[in-house]
Amino acid sequence: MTSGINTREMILEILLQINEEGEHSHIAIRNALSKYQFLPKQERAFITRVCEGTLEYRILIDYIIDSFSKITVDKMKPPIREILRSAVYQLKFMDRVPDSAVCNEAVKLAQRKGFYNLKPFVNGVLRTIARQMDELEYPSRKVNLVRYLSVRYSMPEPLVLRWLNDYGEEVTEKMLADFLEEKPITVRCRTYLNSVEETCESLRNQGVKVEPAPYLPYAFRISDYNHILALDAFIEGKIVAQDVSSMLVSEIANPQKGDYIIDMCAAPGGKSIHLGDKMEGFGTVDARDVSRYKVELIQENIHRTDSINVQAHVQDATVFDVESECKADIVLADVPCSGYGVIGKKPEIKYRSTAQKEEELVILQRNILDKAAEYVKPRGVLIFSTCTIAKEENEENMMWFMNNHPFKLESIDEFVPDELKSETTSLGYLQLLPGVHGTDGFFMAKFRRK
Ligand SMILES: C[S@@+](CC[C@H](N)C(=O)[O-])C[C@H]1O[C@@H](n2cnc3c(N)ncnc32)[C@H](O)[C@@H]1O
Repeated sequence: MTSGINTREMILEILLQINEEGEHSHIAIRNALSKYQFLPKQERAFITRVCEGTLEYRILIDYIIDSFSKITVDKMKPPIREILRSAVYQLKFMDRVPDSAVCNEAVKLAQRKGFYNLKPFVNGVLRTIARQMDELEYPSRKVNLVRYLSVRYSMPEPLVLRWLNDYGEEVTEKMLADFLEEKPITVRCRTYLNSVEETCESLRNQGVKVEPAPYLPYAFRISDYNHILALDAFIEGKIVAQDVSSMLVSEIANPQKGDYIIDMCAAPGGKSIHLGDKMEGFGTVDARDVSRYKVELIQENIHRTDSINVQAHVQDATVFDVESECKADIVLADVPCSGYGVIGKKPEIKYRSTAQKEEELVILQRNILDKAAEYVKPRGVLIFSTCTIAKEENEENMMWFMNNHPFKLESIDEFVPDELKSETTSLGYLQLLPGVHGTDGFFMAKFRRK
């Protein structure tokens, strides 16, 4: 059954929003799909897959197009560029759409968007690609490893080079491959209110496939559903969408009933709500973020989960809040970061990174850590975390913090599963790597105030 909505046109609009207007991919896709709630599951899945896939494989796709087109991708008009990219994604990765249909739809769409003159160009390039793609030569691994990995896994060369230096060839390739793997979403079952069995049963009753996620008994991977917002377990606040890496932050924080916790960068509130759950309704989690919009996201989640011990308000973490000085048992600084650890979920991140942005982030992170240090009670805890794998933002910030504040690292071995224990966890920090640990890329360190 089809809805009569032009799915190719929707895909084009979404890709233009992401690649030309700088919108986040998950937001652009969600906004477009929520406008057409009645779209059948299959069409929603098709739109999502083509948008995500076209973005994930952009460097590989552009390499293919540039090998067959006289006009290079960067010289094309944006709508033509995105029409070609999404068509090549379908030709290369989606067997279920016949090649001729992919070409015809692309040509029709170019015409509908006013590019009547470019119909033969779109048609010619796509039909040549469909015929000759399998014979195309890719960069050689032996001749140029960085270029090979960049094209093979669609990762900009500067990032590949950096990770080769930081993590070596084997780990880098595992991470690159993992970023491209389609994975089910991970949820945390809120065991404080419902048993894991009850929640999983509710999900299964609605046809959802539920599989255990690694490391934590209350973490599950869910798939085979149309919309998470329509799941009873979600509506009733029995589950929170959260990666296992993010759940481990609240584990290592180990809050006690009655603690006062400040979460300085809290939106959308995943960790705040988990910390509140771990205190079983006692104590207070002061969930802060920089804008009203972000705080509203936290509030929506507080409301849905009925988290009575979590409160949200606007507070810029770079501005010192004198009222909070030496007040908190635990401060969580889950700082804004380059996000390289979640490229698998937000592929646009890889195309937007620049050295300058990263330097600015390190300055912002240190600024936030300076304030965070002041809010911790004597002998209280500070947790520093990021969803990146950049050493400058992680280990280097951690060392800088220890050298500039009266804190020491504290072992997290008691709180992490055996498989994750290492020399670094006994010192007090953990770097999770995608494709290596089965989670997002994530960093966490636990400090105690002297
Ligand atoms: C990694 S996300 C936090 C994720 C959140 N802790 C969770 O678990 O759901 C980083 C957050 O930092 C916030 N942020 C950025 N600059 C900030 C600032 N100056 N003050 C407070 N929050 C800030 C962003 O709005 C974003 O929500």
